[in-house]
Amino acid sequence: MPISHPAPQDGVLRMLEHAASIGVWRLDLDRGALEWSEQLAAIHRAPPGYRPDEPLAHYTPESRAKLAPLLQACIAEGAPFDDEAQVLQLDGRRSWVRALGQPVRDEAGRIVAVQGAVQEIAPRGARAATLLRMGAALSSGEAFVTIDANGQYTFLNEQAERLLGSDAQQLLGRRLWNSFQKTVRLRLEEQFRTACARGARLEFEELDARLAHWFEVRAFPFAGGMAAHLRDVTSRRKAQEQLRLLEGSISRLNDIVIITEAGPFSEPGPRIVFVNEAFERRTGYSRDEVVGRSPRFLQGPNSQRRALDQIRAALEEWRPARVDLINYKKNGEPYWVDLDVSPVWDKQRKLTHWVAVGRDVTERKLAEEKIQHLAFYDALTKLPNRQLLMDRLHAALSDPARPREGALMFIDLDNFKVLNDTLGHQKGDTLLQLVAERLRSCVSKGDTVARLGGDEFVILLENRGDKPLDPAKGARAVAERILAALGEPYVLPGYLHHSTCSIGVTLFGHTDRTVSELLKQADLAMYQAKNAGRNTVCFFDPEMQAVVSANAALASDLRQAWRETQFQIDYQPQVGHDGQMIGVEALLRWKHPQRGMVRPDHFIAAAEETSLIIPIGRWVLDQACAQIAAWAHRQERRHLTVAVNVSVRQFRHPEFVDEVMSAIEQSGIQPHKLKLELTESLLADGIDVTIAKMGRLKAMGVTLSLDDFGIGYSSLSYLKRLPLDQLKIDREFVKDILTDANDAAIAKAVINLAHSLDLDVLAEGVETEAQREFLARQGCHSYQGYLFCKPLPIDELEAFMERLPVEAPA
Ligand SMILES: Nc1nc2c(ncn2[C@@H]2O[C@@H]3COP(=O)(O)O[C@H]4[C@@H](O)[C@H](n5cnc6c(=O)[nH]c(N)nc65)O[C@@H]4COP(=O)(O)O[C@H]3[C@H]2O)c(=O)[nH]1
Repeated sequence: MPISHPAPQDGVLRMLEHAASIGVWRLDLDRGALEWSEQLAAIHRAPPGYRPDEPLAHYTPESRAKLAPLLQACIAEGAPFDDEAQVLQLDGRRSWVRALGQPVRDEAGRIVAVQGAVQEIAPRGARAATLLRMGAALSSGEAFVTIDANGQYTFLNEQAERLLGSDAQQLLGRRLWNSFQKTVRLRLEEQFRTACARGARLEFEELDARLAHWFEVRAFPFAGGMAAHLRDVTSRRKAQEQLRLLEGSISRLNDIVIITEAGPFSEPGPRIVFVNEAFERRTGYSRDEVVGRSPRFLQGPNSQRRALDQIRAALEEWRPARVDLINYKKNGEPYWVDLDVSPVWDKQRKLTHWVAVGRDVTERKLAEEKIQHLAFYDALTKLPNRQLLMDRLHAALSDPARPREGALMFIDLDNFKVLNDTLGHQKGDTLLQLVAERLRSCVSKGDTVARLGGDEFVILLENRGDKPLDPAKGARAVAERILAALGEPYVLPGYLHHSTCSIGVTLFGHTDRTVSELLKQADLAMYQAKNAGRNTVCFFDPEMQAVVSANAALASDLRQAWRETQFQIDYQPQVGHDGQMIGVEALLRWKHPQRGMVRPDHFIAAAEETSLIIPIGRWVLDQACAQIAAWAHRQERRHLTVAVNVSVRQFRHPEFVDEVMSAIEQSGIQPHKLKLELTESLLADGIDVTIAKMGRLKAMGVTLSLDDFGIGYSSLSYLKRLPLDQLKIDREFVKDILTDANDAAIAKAVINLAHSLDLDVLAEGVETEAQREFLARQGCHSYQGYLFCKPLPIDELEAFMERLPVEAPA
């Protein structure tokens, strides 16, 4: 038994000394001082504080002779000793003791003292009495037993009987380890015997198999074997077991677990006391790096304030919270965590900890974001789509917390469809992406730039109150920026593209208007901008509404007209220098059931907008070819050409050339009898494509005439490149040719230009002989106009021609 203190002051140790009848001593070698404990004095029946001159003074001569060399060896070589010997008590009686000694070394290993113990070995009867006293003294409510060297119970107090569920009579003589599980019995027996042999303490905790209870056994040796305290530690063991299980499972969990103490929320915040392996795996932080810190270091620039406030509010009220939150890994990478934070209380309902269990939901969040993006953003340009625009517009108009002033802007690229149809969708897509970028750069961060589809973009400008602006001024400034930005050339693969846009704006803020009303108004204003010549901005005004309503009605009537074939073709003769007919121009007429005959000027624009011009135009073409075919059988008519007006939209349709070809083939006519009248607006943009298409038509043998020439578009420079046959002088110039010097000059210039380019020239709208004469003098010898004949339905034209002395050219 190691003794570390020569004169123990500690009460418990003293009590043990007394109970076990053990006294201790120490011989300090440097000072030669010998110290005895009180119990050692008592063993010698000496008064407390008694101390002899030398260590072996009170042994009988025989015992001294035996112990002296052992003590010497211990002092010199450090050999411990343990032997039985006889002491002479001060009252003259002899008593058997067990004498133990061992060296005490300093830090350098030098033996500086010897210390030892003396244990009285009492006769059996006396020993039992001592033990009873021991039990009574030490048990103090605890179960206490003694066991002999074979492990058999020799004494049990009442508590021990209660604890072991049997009375002493049944237990005495039974072995201590018998009640434990089979698998541990052998080990316990061995440990017990070793401890007994060495006089060492033995402590263990084992499950009593019979009682299914865990016992803690603390046994210490005494002369008769071992004295032991028993304690039922089942509940502690169960708690420990549960804890171990819990910790094991928490560690193995895939979810992140963070346990913090329930500290204050103010800086530095509750400190982490535990994180599981999943946390280490997911975040890259080791447990050591995070324990003691506040979980705040896991947050970063994109952690959501609202979610954090939600946690904090819940924690302050000691209630659980669940939020989705962005946290950051050690390498700075963000991850989404679905965090469940719960308070932990102790038995006294005192808050001790917070447990946060988090599931990494990054993948789910990314998928959600993707879905969200797909639902609310345009895949091509990454701009908000119609749905998101609607949501924002609704919010702007109906959220009382937000000021309801702002502007809605419709932006449409001029002639985008031409690019798309002729250069292909890929280039069209690239252009749209570039436009989206430029639009974004024209507005502030909080404004919405959305793509509705095709080449239609919408901008929602909102006055957010921080620096209120006059919405009209703001919108005009933005619109001008956009006109400039979108007017810059675009570098498309292998092609430098020039484009413009038309912008319609409507303002909101003072009167109650619905989202769809606003959208319609901006759309209207945009069409107004288109009509005003494109590349411009138009603000909505209520008069537009009336026009648009009329247009809408017209469009719907037009659709019905097409379904019910309310169209017919009138033909107006074209005559040569000698007044003979050289051909006709086919002019479309709409026989409206209520409105009567409607002239094309009133509906061609609506037909273009509704795209009805495509099937109608094809029909006119077929009719014209059929007419040429019909005249081909008549000698006096077979030389006549039929001119057909082709609208821009029709010409730009990707299948236009094929349609002309099939009309010619199906009717079997000579292609040059078909004269296509193209308008000058075709030259406004996409000139290369126009030229290419004209070239294909020309190659087929079709005659090409440029209608309304001189109205604008300053395309003279292109004229040389166009495979034309004829220029038509617009009736607008012819009208005042005799009175307006300007018109006369233009007419002359067109005639000269035609001659220099080796083209025919035909003047339309010739109403008087004087006009014809003037034109003839300038070198224009082909005419069309009321002077000769108005446009007539085919049967009237036939009758008209019958009356004419037509002479077919040879
Ligand atoms: N004041 C006056 N006018 C005369 C005289 N001689 C003829 N006109 C009118 O001048 C127009 C000539 O046709 P346009 O310049 O090609 O102009 C045409 C043409 O651009 C378009 N159009 C007509 N038919 C079609 C068609 O089938 N397809 C397409 N895309 N456009 C068509 O509608 C325009 C107007 O056609 P209309 O109303 O038929 O008007 C016709 C004709 O009736 C005259 O001496 N004095």
